[in-house]
Amino acid sequence: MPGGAPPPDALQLRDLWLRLGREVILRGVNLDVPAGQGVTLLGENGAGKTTLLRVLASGLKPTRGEGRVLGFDLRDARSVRDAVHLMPVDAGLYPDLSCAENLHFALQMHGQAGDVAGALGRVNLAGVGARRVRFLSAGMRKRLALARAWLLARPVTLVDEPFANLDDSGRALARELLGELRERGVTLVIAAHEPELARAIAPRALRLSGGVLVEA
Ligand SMILES: Nc1ncnc2c1ncn2[C@@H]1O[C@H](COP(=O)(O)OP(=O)(O)OP(=O)(O)O)[C@@H](O)[C@H]1O
Repeated sequence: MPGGAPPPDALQLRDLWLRLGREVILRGVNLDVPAGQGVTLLGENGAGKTTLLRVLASGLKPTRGEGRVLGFDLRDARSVRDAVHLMPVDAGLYPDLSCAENLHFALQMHGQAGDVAGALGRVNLAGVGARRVRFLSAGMRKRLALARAWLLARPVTLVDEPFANLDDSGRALARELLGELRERGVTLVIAAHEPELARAIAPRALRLSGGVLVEA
């Protein structure tokens, strides 16, 4: 872009603090993630990985500090939520909707069209498209949540523990689908306890420790 301003970082946090109840979870977090980068977020149980993803998705308000997602201020929750898809650790699906309805609904919420049957087939759930999510196993829910993230391909996709509850073929599938999101230019943050799996897709590793975020 000769003469033009460079595109904004996909994620930008400046001295961000977050307190929940009496606990300070995030302590002066700074972060710059260029668009299209893949980041693996590491840290022990309770380190604050989920909390940081929720802040980036505008689901939790920082106590102090600033943040931008694709140039939108974190306080502009509407714009941030339109740019971002967060796949929560518990998959975050609607239990009383069927697998297919969950995917259709997610597409509708973002005003997108997409191949729901193709996505179900991709995660080996074609045979249970009409089954309500409450009757799926934990691994099947994770597969469905991955299919949703892959189908939506929002410019910023945050995935919390994508490999948990999956068998070997499920983990291979997660790697493939998340890898394809990267190839499509999606900015990807993966919170995981399997650094070797996550870093194959998202090579830059960051670690949360004592509320502080450092390059790992
Ligand atoms: N709503 C809440 N109110 C108070 N404290 C909370 C709340 N949610 C999370 N916490 C605390 O914030 C800390 C960080 O939790 P978080 O879920 O972000 O950790 P995590 O790194 O994702 O852990 P894990 O690897 O176990 O998933 C924990 O001490 C947790 O108890």
